[in-house]
Amino acid sequence: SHSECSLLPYNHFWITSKRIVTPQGVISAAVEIKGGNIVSIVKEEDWHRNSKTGQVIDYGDAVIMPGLIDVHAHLDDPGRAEWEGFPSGTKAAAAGGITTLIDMPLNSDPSTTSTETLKLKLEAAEKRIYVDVGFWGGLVPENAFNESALEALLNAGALGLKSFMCPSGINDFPMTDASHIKEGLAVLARYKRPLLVHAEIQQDSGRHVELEDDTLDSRLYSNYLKTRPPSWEQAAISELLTVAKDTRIGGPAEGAHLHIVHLSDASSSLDLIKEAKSNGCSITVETCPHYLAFSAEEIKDGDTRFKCAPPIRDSANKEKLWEALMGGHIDMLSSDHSPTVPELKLLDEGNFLKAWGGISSLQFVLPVTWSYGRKYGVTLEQLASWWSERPAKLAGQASKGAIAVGNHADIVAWDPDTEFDLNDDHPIYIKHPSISAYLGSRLSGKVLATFVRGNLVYKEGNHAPAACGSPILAK
Ligand SMILES: NC(=O)N[C@H]1NC(=O)NC1=O
Ligand SMILES: [Zn+2]
Ligand SMILES: [Zn+2]
Repeated sequence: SHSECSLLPYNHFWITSKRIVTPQGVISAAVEIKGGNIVSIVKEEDWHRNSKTGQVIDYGDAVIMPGLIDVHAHLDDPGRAEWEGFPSGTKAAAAGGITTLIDMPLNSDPSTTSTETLKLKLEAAEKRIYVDVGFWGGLVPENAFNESALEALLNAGALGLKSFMCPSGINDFPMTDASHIKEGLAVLARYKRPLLVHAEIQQDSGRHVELEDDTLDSRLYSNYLKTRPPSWEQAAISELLTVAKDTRIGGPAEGAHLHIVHLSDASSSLDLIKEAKSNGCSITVETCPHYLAFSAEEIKDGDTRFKCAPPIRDSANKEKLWEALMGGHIDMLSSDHSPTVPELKLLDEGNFLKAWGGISSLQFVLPVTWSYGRKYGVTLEQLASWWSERPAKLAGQASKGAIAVGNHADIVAWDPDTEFDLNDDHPIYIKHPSISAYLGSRLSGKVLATFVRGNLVYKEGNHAPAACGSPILAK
């Protein structure tokens, strides 16, 4: 029943706090929520003129922000639900203040590359998601030159497409080259939806290390790092820029948008993206908390929890990533939560060359961004921009991503100053906490409550009984 969707017994109420993050700044105010939407926002100085009818939940000086929108998560459902799955993944999201996530088309089985496979996603998500979930479709060689197949996938509601420029590690998700991407952009232009690209192209330099040198100690992180040098990202991005030109005003793919996922190289790769932006290409870039939190020097030999692609680079690169993020050259953040079963992380063996590549982070991205960002002077407005406003725009969700009248009441209440240890005593909802690189760290920023379209879906270790998240389909 509907009452099971929320831990609150009413659907008209107010949230008050001294720190509400709005597009107009951080204000002391009351947010009125009715029928799942934000219907008014009254600043504290105007309260005397406005009676707050209905229930009031006062969060004191805890921060009230738009819920996070994670545009890059692999929930692996259907087909590899033992890796994560919709129920545990979206419970973790809710516990982490994420109110919407967009599921990647790969790591589930089958991959989401057709209307039929998108339908399987929707069936798997039914009554099993605790937050709202949208879906990227896959752009693969099989459908890239098949305009009607791509149109069907977009007509069925895929929010955009995603492709890989290197092997993805998943058999039914082969890589694309610039010619496939050009075709994809031409179709996406008519729908005004984005193409997300995993931008690494195999170069002989890295492959050589891995294939030729079988004496390589696979437990050394430094050896893994050598197999995927920054030149892989640079090569992919410079190739992408040859087709990104099409997205310029007056170009053959005007209306389409190119989004580079999980940038790790903050040097030449980033310079190329800056150049494309200044040339009028419709292009954005994300990075992920693990590239901002960790550096290669700190990764212990054999600790494959930290294996991901592109790899976590040295601390000088990390500083440059922060600089680019703070300077507005990196547009947004995403988790790239890409879990597997512990066996495939090869934690005992510690083999960086053979272990599954992917960081498990879904529940922790808000406290991680905040904890590691504090020394760089990260503001609450920046958090809301990187994690809500810009992701909403990328995913075409005009009613989400900001605390504003008329929007969905997707809200996180959190306390920036409470510290906690991510250990076994902490309630963790991702399916395999042991493979998370964050386990064992001390973080600040505790999520107190999460609202999805006005439903209180999570509060201090408890979830609403029923999974009432909505699948999001593009119209
Ligand atoms: N298939 C998949 O999820 N790959 C992801 N893992 C990772 O570390 N980088 C990726 O692109
Ligand atoms: Zn990727
Ligand atoms: Zn990914």
